[in-house]
Amino acid sequence: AMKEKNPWHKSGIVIVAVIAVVAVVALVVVFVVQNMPLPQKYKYGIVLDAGSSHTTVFIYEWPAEKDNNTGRAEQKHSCNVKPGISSYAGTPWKAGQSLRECMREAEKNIPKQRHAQTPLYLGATAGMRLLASDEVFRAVSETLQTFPFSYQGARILSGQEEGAFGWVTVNYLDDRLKQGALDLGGASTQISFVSKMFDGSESPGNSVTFRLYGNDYNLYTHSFLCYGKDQALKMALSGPPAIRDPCFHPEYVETKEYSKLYDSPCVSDRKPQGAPAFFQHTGIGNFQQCQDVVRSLFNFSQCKYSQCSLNGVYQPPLQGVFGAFSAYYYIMDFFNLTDTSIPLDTVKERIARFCATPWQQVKQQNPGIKLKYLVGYCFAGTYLLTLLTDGYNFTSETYSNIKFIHKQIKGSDAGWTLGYMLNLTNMIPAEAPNEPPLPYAGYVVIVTVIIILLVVLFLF
Ligand SMILES: O=P(O)(O)OP(=O)(O)OP(=O)(O)OC[C@H]1O[C@@H](n2cnc3c(O)ncnc32)[C@H](O)[C@@H]1O
Ligand SMILES: [Ca+2]
Repeated sequence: AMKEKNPWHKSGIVIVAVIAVVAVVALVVVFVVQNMPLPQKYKYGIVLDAGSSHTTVFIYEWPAEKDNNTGRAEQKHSCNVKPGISSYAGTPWKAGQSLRECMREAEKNIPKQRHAQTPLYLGATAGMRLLASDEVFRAVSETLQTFPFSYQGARILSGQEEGAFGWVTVNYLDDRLKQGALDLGGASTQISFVSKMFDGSESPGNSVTFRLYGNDYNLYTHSFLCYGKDQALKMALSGPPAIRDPCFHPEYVETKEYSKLYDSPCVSDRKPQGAPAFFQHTGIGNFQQCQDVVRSLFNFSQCKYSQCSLNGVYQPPLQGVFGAFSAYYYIMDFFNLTDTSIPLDTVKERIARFCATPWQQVKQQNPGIKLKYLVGYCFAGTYLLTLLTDGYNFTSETYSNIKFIHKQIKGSDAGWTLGYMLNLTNMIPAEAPNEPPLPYAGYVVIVTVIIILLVVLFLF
């Protein structure tokens, strides 16, 4: 009778083993389903941003079977060409040639079997708005058509499109909160935001509507042609010859060609009679006086709306946070002032101190910075601050609502190109992103319970 073992002992082990196996299998299944591998196949789109100072080739990538889905196109690669195509007015064919190298790079970055179905767009902004040269466009189109992509044409964006697509990009990449967009280019500058006080009725020309992530937006947007930082500098410089310039450092002296100052439609009508061929450009480095010069570029004398920014342009009250990119970022990054919790007065002081620093010293203290940019940061910093405060009406209180950004989340550049492509490929997400198979809390609870069960079983 003693050789009969306790039957409960053996079957108990079996039961525990079975439960443990089931638990492990369940754990694996839940884990695999939740973290399904990304699809291996991608689709691509190429957008060329033909700005006034550069052309950048952007390659975007998104999972192939999900192109109508949400929040998924990302920047895969970018390649920059300087100068911009509008610099080739005299030699249009060179505008085309200048893009070859970056386009070859695009060929290498996109799998061959996808080339033929990859749409290729070129959008030109303020530089070409000012130049309006068909020859340059023809040359650029001819070059782009020699590449194996699906060429969709080259065109000039309206200022309204430029502002609105910049807003779409910023809000597509970061869908948590609706933010405004501030873009400071070389030849124009854009401001775009949603305001409770704006329904489009007061100024229909500033109104764009979008459906994004399940909400309809009535966007206020305006583009100021000639108020990018390079054209604004031309306007500021077009004073009398031998100017003592408060926007340049003390000890800065340079002989410049007078005609170069007036070679754009933004300033051509300011050219004085009988001006000399050359002039001495002399800096005196004074922030206050430089700010006065910048203010003189803004016209505040008339406004036929309830409220204006500058030059009689309607602007509703500012609302919410703003992503500020392109030159906004380059300038503030140089000054180490991208952190907007730094009070506006401190920002002003730092820029004022920089302007007052003699040019030789500035060069010594910034050996790694390209001179062509370094020489311009005093003006650029002053211009940026004056545009934000006097122009757009940001105050010491609202200044911290601005976020100076360059790369958005996941490494996509802030700018109009992504929004432009999403729009042309009907990929602007009308609805909020799909949820994963399990809500995150449910996933965590299930995994936790199973792990606790396993631990208990093993202890047993
Ligand atoms: O939008 P548009 O007006 O067509 O012009 P863009 O597209 O060429 O303008 P960007 O935003 O690329 O650049 C804005 C300005 O910033 C300048 N810039 C670019 N990199 C810079 C840097 O590192 N430091 C200072 N300025 C820079 C550039 O030369 C322009 O004057
Ligand atoms: Ca631009």
